[in-house]
Amino acid sequence: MGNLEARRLDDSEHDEFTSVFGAAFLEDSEADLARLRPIVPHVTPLGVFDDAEMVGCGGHYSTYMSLPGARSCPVAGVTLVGVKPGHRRRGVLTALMRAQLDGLRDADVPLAALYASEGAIYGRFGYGMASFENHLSLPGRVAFRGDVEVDERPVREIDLDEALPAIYAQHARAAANRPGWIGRDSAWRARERMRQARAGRAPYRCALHDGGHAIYRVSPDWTERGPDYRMEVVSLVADDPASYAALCRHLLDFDLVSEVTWRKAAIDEPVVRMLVDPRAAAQRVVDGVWLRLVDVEAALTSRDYLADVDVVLEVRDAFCPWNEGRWRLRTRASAVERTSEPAQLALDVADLAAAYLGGSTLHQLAAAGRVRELEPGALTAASRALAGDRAPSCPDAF
Ligand SMILES: CC(=O)SCCNC(=O)CCNC(=O)[C@H](O)C(C)(C)COP(=O)(O)OP(=O)(O)OC[C@H]1O[C@@H](n2cnc3c(N)ncnc32)[C@H](O)[C@@H]1OP(=O)(O)O
Repeated sequence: MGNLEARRLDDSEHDEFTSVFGAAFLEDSEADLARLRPIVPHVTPLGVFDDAEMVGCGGHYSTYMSLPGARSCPVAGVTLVGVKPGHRRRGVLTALMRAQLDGLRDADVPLAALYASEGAIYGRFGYGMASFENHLSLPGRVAFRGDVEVDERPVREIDLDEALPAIYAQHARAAANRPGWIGRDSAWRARERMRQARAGRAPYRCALHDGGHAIYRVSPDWTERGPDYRMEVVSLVADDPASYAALCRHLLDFDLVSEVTWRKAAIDEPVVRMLVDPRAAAQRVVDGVWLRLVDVEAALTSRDYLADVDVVLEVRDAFCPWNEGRWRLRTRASAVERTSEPAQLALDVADLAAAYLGGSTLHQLAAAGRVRELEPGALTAASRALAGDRAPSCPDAF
């Protein structure tokens, strides 16, 4: 391996970027590459070169993320990361992460977020597990409690592109109160098209209600007992509980469907609390979005806090040393500043990111030995302040 250089790519290098990513995921047939190409112009692409050869790639979408307290802030949605087989474990990803995080800092982007292909990759770069996915499975026609209000307005099946104006508006309204959701725009639509085009996948369908929508697909199957169709909910967005219940009922009551699965459900997904028999829901929780506080000061001032706290945090950040040191967080004054006062809590920047959306409390992290309380009482006070009132989630892949 010669000298590694990571740099921003220009438009003429998009095809090579696509080939490197295709090679990294072993999805490099012409059909695979044709499916990937339309999403590349939506990202800021970086390449890592070993002399003249591009051996690694990665990029980010420029979007925004909802934060606790109905706030939102710019976020880099990191994506399309890959290193060619034969060039791995020689620092190519590290060079890419270095260039990307330096560039985001220069561009004043306070947060970076990603879905990890494997859970052990990104912690070393300061990413923390900030939200969780609840892989939910429900039997078709499962019963709701009698006191669940179901909005009577109709749910219509509609072409997804025709529904886009409503989808964008409904999503923007719902996202305001859902920490972790990222913006929907033309890049989101391009990603969904790319996913939908994967060989052998059932087409996306859209169910639209005045108060929300669901995107889903159905794979038909038959057994000797009859139809055994499987429905996969891609995302469900609703303005209010009764519209949410109407969309859930629409999906759960589909003829022929015996099982409804939903991979990106939240860990506090309301449908589970609507069931007569909550055990009918099988749930498996896995990591969702990983978050990186590119700029600790800007990130901590961007969100709201549920309780007042005045606390000094000692933050370790080996990969982005500009964040290292003691920060005083005073939530009532919405102030975050460097301080030389004694630290009351010590933690790594990845653990601050894990608590940032309210996905883990500082108490939970301390119980795992990841946050140290240096002054009695500081842990409880800071843990309460950072906690959220809804579990962070993200209905969209990126
Ligand atoms: C946001 C997204 O797009 S996620 C998609 C990520 N891409 C993929 O999974 C595609 C297949 N895999 C790959 O392309 C590569 O193996 C990558 C991108 C995961 C890693 O790239 P590499 O260039 O090999 O990583 P690099 O050499 O910089 O490794 C840095 C460190 O991470 C560790 N590491 C790298 N990959 C992994 C892994 N999959 N699991 C655990 N540790 C890993 C290395 O061992 C190394 O540790 P060290 O510093 O203690 O020696």
